[in-house]
Amino acid sequence: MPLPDTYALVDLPESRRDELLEIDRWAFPSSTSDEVARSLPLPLSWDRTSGVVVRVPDPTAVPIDGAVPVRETLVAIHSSYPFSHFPVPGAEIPVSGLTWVGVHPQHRRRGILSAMIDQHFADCLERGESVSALTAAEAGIYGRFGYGPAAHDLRLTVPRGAALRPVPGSEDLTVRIETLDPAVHGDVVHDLHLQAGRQPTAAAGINRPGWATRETDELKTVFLDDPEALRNGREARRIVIVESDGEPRGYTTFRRKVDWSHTGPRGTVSTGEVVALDPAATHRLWSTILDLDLTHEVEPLMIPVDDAITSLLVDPRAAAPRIADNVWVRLVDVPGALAARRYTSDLDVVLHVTDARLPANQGSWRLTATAFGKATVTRTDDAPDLSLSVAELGTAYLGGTSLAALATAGRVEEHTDGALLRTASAFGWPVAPVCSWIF
Ligand SMILES: CC(=O)SCCNC(=O)CCNC(=O)[C@H](O)C(C)(C)COP(=O)(O)OP(=O)(O)OC[C@H]1O[C@@H](n2cnc3c(N)ncnc32)[C@H](O)[C@@H]1OP(=O)(O)O
Repeated sequence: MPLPDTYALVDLPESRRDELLEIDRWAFPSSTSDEVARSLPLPLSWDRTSGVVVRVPDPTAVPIDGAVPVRETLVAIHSSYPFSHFPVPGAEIPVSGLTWVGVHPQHRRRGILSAMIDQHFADCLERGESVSALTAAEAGIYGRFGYGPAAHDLRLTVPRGAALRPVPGSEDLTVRIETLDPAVHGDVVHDLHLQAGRQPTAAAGINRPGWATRETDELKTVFLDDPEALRNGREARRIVIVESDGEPRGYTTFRRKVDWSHTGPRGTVSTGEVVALDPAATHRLWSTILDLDLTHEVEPLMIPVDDAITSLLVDPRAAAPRIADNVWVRLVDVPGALAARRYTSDLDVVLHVTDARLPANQGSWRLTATAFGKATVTRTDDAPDLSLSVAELGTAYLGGTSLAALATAGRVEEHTDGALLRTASAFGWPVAPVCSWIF
């Protein structure tokens, strides 16, 4: 759907920061004052930030040569993060992280988001980013644009003192509990996070898909920033670092909020990402945050569905597990994206793909791959083994949702006996995908 006549897509330079914030605050209601909002650092890459303006005649302006001057007002924004090393199964590729999408309520439901998505896809293709990823404000928005929920995360409420299975060596590690200071802890957080995504288990080459890192200075700054106005009544952000002979092996950030009831203190520990490089560090990290005085429960922000804590807890049900959609993925360049990841078994399959929004992706593609090795994708006239839309490919791309599971909902059609199970197996990955932070 084209934009109505009076609207136009524009680039947004940093000089339009206040206008951008105004639209953001219309799209995402917030109780912080304009003054505070303007004082906060922004995570944006300005050369990847755009918007939509409406241009209407300005009745208050003095006509020039008989013509009424036009007034331009920003009504919508969007941006993207440059993830140049976004983990996909067995590889890191350039991915565009769509973010800061907002339309002023006065101008919604007339095709502005649709126009911005088209622009975003064109930008992805021009930049050589074969995949777009996002975390969705509402789960109903992005499926129509060919995105699929490619990762889920686990939310827990772990009772204080919950019993953990013992791990040898945990007690030998040392623990630092400090107030988070970006100057002191920034590099430790960044390095451990990166390592945990590249090698979440002892196996080389098996990464954690979706585990985006904060690659730009702007993102690093905002990630560790802790403005009082955004603490929601909780304390300043703290950090636990677990060390082995002085070498950091794990961390989590956390805040406590203590309420008092007639039975005594009932405090909640809200953590950020919980990251550790080995079983002993994982055990020590969790046993530390599960044993903070005046608290009765720990709520990690969002952790992988296969996080080690699920295997360490003696009574996982007591942690009230629930899952939520995490990263959504859209293959913008289907052959480029399919060839960029690794597969867990040899594969030779013809996929028939439908993609109404990006017709270059439509048609039949032969995907051949060797287990954990190189993959190639070529256009073919051969009869397809499987048919699916680009949204199903996005859903399965990070290895977290099986194509066979999608087929049980009628979303993948098998034309060749056995092709579904072979392809679904090859698309799977030993480690569950997740992004540990909301972008
Ligand atoms: C990656 C991120 O940044 S996620 C953040 C997204 N932003 C927000 O949620 C902020 C608040 N919401 C908004 O700013 C706007 O309502 C937006 C961005 C969600 C939608 O913008 P609009 O310009 O109204 O969307 P547009 O008119 O292009 O709608 C396109 C289609 O999406 C549908 N749609 C739009 N918003 C939603 C929604 N929240 N839930 C379900 N469907 C939606 C429309 O109904 C329309 O469907 P149709 O093609 O069948 O008619």
